[in-house]
Amino acid sequence: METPQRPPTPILDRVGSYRKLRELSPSDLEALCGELRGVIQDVTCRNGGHLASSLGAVELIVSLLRVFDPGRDRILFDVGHQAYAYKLLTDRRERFSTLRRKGGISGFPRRHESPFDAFDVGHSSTSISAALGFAKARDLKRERHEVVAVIGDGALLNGLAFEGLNNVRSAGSKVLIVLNDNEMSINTRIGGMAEHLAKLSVHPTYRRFKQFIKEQCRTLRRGDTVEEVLGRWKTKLKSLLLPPNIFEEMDITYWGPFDGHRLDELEEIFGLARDYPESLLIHVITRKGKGCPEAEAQPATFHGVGAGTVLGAPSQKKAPDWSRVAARVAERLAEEDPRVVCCTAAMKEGTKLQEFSRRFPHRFFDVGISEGHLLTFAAGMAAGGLRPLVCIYSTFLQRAMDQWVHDICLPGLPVLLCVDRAGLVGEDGETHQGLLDLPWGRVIPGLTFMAPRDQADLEFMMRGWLAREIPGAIRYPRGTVPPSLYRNEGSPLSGWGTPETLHQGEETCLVGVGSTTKLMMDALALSRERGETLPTVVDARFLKPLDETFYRDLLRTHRQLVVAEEAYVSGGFGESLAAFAHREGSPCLVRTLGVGDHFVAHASRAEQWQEEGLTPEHILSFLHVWATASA
Ligand SMILES: Cc1ncc(C[n+]2csc(CCOP(=O)(O)OP(=O)(O)O)c2C)c(N)n1
Ligand SMILES: CC(=O)[C@@H](O)[C@H](O)COP(=O)(O)O
Ligand SMILES: [Mg+2]
Repeated sequence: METPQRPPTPILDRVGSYRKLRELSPSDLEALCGELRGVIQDVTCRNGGHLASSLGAVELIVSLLRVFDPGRDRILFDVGHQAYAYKLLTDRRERFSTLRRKGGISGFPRRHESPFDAFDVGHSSTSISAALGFAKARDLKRERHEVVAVIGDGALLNGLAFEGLNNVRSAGSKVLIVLNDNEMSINTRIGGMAEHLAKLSVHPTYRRFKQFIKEQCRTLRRGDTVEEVLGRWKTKLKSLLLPPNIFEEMDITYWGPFDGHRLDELEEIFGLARDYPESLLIHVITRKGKGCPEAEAQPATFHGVGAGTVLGAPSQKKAPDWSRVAARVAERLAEEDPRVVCCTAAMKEGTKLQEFSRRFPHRFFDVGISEGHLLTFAAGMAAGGLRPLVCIYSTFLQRAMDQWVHDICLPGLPVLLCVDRAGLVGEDGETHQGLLDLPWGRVIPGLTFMAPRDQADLEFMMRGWLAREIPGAIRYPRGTVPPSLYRNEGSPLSGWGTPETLHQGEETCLVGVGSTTKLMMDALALSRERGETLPTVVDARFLKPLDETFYRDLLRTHRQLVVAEEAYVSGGFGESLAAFAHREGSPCLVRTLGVGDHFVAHASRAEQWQEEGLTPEHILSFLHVWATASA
């Protein structure tokens, strides 16, 4: 196949970075935006990444960089998946082709990557709180610079963003909140606030308001006090009989809506905002995927693209992945049991629930980016007699720990968490790794926590949960799932709550946890190839509660257990076995392989497994350490 040509970038070559943006004519600026889009599209399709959101924010970023100085002012992107143009214009152009690759630049803003990245992001809705923090630090240190939070309409609907908004007036430190409204989260945004934004977007009175903003800013420069200007502001608002506006009601001055693709309009408004003495929310309307016909037509599909995407090419048929299989089982359960409902927090595409939502529109709930609400909502439904399945990424479940403990497990409610992307996630990197659900979930009383190795066990576990009145969680990783792994045709699955012995060996027992079961079997194959004493291999299946009878026997019959898990070792399943061995007074050594005490940067999932020592060779080296120690 021919390698696509790199798009030409004469103006970007000439300006190099944000520093010379102010020298460009309006027509050159327009052309620059086209060039930035070309590079973003080219690299994102090659490496994978967040295409549609980044394409939609190009003019917004160019205008911000013409008005604000990113070396002095602080520009904070919410989620950070829309900031590719910012990376290109803040001294990362040369490295941009390494986006999301091992050792390359991150797909999200990172403080250690660039002094222009004010705040680390990846999870949504942090920008307003962080901006208020920066502004407070500035004021206490008597510094002078602007703090700008750029937040999407999807991220704004989250509780954390509301907590930030609620604090704007009382914090008393100026922040500028730029609301980048493209009427989309990953999918169509939903909810009451979404409706409200839609009303504000089309209200012509607010558009006419721009002239008034300009006049007010001019009088302010002539020396009127802030109080005088704000007084006139409120009087004018009343006289305009504007529709209700939640931001104004919260005492945050609202400007907008503005066309987020008109450079002149954006630059003028940002200039006025910079000189304005108070906090502001500036509402700009953009189009997700702008400039790329495929992404404009299907913004949800092109929110994130995989490496090697060819725009316009028919989509390849892929092997079934864990999300798709869990969603299909959920459909079968919903067909059989009217109490079964399914919910997600803005991740319908990622968790492959499109078909469920189409088939059971009244039993499917997407609550938007609100993980805390999602779990308590599910708890309420369970208490009310339904059987909710919550499909949630491990990394975003971090947002809802208290709800998991306090609202689901404490009252013992029958909610099943389908914990997707549990483990190393690859190119999204540190912020998105699913490494904490296991150590955190393992210590919650009352929870039944499971990790299947194949489709057959996933379905068995989902069905088993439904047959019982218990809080449950099933963790599975990113990627494809085999229909059946290490099973003899026709033989029944292992029972509820019990581990499964896949090979009876001696001295050492390798214990796999879901995704690492195959790794343990690969280690067995390698040790057979090497002619070594063969270990036992066990698939743990149930992480909690522990099948004490089974593990007591395992400890009695082996000298060493080696556990591998796709999670932090600290606090993980291996540690629960080690603690059990200790309680039992067993001399059997328990060692764990998994992720060490560090954040795991972006790279492919395979590279991350390698880096963390999740390889058959490394596992066998553990066996040798023991053999040497006991010789
Ligand atoms: C806490 C959290 N939940 C879910 C996500 C996944 N996610 C990333 S971007 C996104 C949509 C954000 O919508 P918006 O803020 O409007 O940005 P847009 O992509 O439309 O530019 C979602 C749900 C996340 N990053 N963080
Ligand atoms: C920015 C963000 O949080 C999501 O878009 C995330 O990157 C999706 O990850 P998957 O590609 O695993 O669905
Ligand atoms: Mg949006």
